Amino acid sequence: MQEKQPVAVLGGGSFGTALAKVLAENGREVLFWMRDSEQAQAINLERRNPRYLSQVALPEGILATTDLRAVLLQCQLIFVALPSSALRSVLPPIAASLHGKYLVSTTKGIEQHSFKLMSQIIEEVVADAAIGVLSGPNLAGEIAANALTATVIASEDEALCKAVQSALHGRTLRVYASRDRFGVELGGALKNVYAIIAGMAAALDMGENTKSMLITRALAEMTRLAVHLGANPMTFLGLAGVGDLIVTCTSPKSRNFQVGYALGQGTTLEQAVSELGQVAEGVNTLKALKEKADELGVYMPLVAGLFAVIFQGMTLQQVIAQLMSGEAKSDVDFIPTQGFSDHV
Ligand SMILES: NC(=O)C1=CN([C@@H]2O[C@H](COP(=O)(O)OP(=O)(O)OC[C@H]3O[C@@H](n4cnc5c(N)ncnc54)[C@H](O)[C@@H]3O)[C@@H](O)[C@H]2O)C=CC1
Ligand SMILES: O=C(CO)COP(=O)(O)O
Repeated sequence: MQEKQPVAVLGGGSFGTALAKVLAENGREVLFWMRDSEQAQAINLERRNPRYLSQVALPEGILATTDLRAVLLQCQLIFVALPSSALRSVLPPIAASLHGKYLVSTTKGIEQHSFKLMSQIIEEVVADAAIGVLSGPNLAGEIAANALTATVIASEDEALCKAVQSALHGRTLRVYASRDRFGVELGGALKNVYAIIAGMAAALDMGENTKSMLITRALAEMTRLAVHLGANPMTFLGLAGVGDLIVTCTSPKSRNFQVGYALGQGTTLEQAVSELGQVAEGVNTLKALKEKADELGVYMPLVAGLFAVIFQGMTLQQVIAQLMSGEAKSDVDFIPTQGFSDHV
């Protein structure tokens, strides 16, 4: 792939804006596609996105546009930074222009009922593209502010991984490669649900022990499901697993955490989501996850508890009492330990 070719970013929200900025700072020309022409015009004129990360100055190398076909004609490397709810409507009409491209999903969601991850949807829409997933502890505002950050590009296609590393790797962003696309993507989608729970705990001022218990048991649940689905549990010990879980479960900058915080203060889900005005993928992921856990019979008490509070009318106090009175389990029971000793 030619380094001189422009790079495409699809989706004019927070993460698209952060990615476009990093790419342009690395000297790449960026074609930044969004559906809102006023927003595109404002970015080109004022060098700021008026709606997302509006305080962040955007470099000259970014051209915002609403002409998706023209963008795809010029770019080989395409980052998809759309919410999960948009992929099925945006991609199929342009599928013919995506053949043979490098398509990198940054979207952290799961489709309900099909339980498809976003890169699997992309694969279904465009069978002959190289597909990758970018995920990790990557709060958009911090990336845009050049906070030192690490991320993972996961793909079976080595050339794609190299192209993404070369485009994004820079002074403040380290890009690690992985072959485990499924595990990396699953980690990024699952952690959003636990960030909602962590936000609730913060609103109730539950303390540091509780925070740590939640994060660690969340990791246990995520990994238990991953093992059931055939993913490599070791991936969950990396940036896209525990790394992303930590940042979203501890930072009020996470939108999922914010939704949880509002719920913990007694706000309704509808109100919390509408006041946020941005994507909190964890809400839809929760539904998909509960359905899958029930179908597979995987023990996911935190998911079941949050689902009961949000969708089944149980109070937080009832769910907490239920969780705490459950039968005591072994600590690390979710990774097959054949060949290891308990007494090392
Ligand atoms: N913001 C963050 O810190 C990070 C976000 N992500 C993931 O990136 C994805 C996108 O998130 P954000 O950019 O933060 O969301 P956002 O809420 O900031 O922006 C979403 C953007 O998508 C646009 N959009 C929505 N539906 C559309 C459609 N049908 N067609 C075209 N554009 C549409 C909106 O107009 C908006 O510009 C999510 O899956 C999120 O989990 C991943 C890493 C970090
Ligand atoms: O995925 C993220 C950080 O890695 C962003 O999380 P939120 O979508 O909760 O803001």
